[in-house]
Amino acid sequence: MKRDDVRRVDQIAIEDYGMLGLVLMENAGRGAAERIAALCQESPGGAAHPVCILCGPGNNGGDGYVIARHLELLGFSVHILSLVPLERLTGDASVNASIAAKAGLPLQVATSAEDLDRWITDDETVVDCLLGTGATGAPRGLYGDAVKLANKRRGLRVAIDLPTGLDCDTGIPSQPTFRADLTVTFVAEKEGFTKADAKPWLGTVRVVGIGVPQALLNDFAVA
Ligand SMILES: NC(=O)C1=CN([C@@H]2O[C@H](COP(=O)(O)OP(=O)(O)OC[C@H]3O[C@@H](n4cnc5c(N)ncnc54)[C@H](O)[C@@H]3O)[C@@H](O)[C@H]2O)[C@@H](O)CC1
Ligand SMILES: [K+]
Repeated sequence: MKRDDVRRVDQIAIEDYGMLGLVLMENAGRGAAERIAALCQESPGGAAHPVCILCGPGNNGGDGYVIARHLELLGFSVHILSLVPLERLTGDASVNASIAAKAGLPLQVATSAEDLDRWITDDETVVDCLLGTGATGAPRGLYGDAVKLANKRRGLRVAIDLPTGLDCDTGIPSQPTFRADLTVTFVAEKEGFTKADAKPWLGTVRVVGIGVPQALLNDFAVA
């Protein structure tokens, strides 16, 4: 599925069907948390695996706060690293960040590459909720630093919706691109994921539904 089409599905679900964006985000985040839990449980350390969730400025970051909440409920030790001050978030991402903060989930705001280097450690699973379908071009500034540092760590890496840095229409990776062991993508596989250039960055791809009606999926030829 093309980036614009998948964004259109979200928009139609909200504007025409009257679904709440928060419900879509909850479904997305919960489904992703279950996939991450399954991956961790198969690997040495199991549910004792600590998880670091990197959160960006948009709704991909918003998914990260939902994932953190559900992973904690599943018994994981989680910490959230936001690359933006929480007061800069808007809409559904802001709501979920505020829930996470009120719930006392460990949460730090990174303002430099040094912060990221200190707070992303080797023995944890790193989840990339930095940029999703709203990304344009190579990850800039701190986003690029976070991707580079995460790629150097020895733990598992999971990309949410798409690996930050990968163009999900063409499958062309930018410099840098998050190198995932697992990519949990929403609604349908993105068109670029089928390209040979994209494969090394995606790992295993799992599709998670976000609860939009089948009638809407049919309009976009999603089975
Ligand atoms: N209701 C919805 O629309 C849903 C959205 N979902 C998630 O939301 C994502 C899309 O959210 P958004 O549209 O907020 O987009 P993103 O979360 O991709 O964030 C886009 C923002 O990131 C910044 N940015 C863009 N390119 C950048 C670059 N190269 N370097 C640094 N910063 C950059 C800009 O501030 C831009 O506004 C999806 O990928 C998916 O993960 C899911 O929660 C399902 C429901
Ligand atoms: K991502």
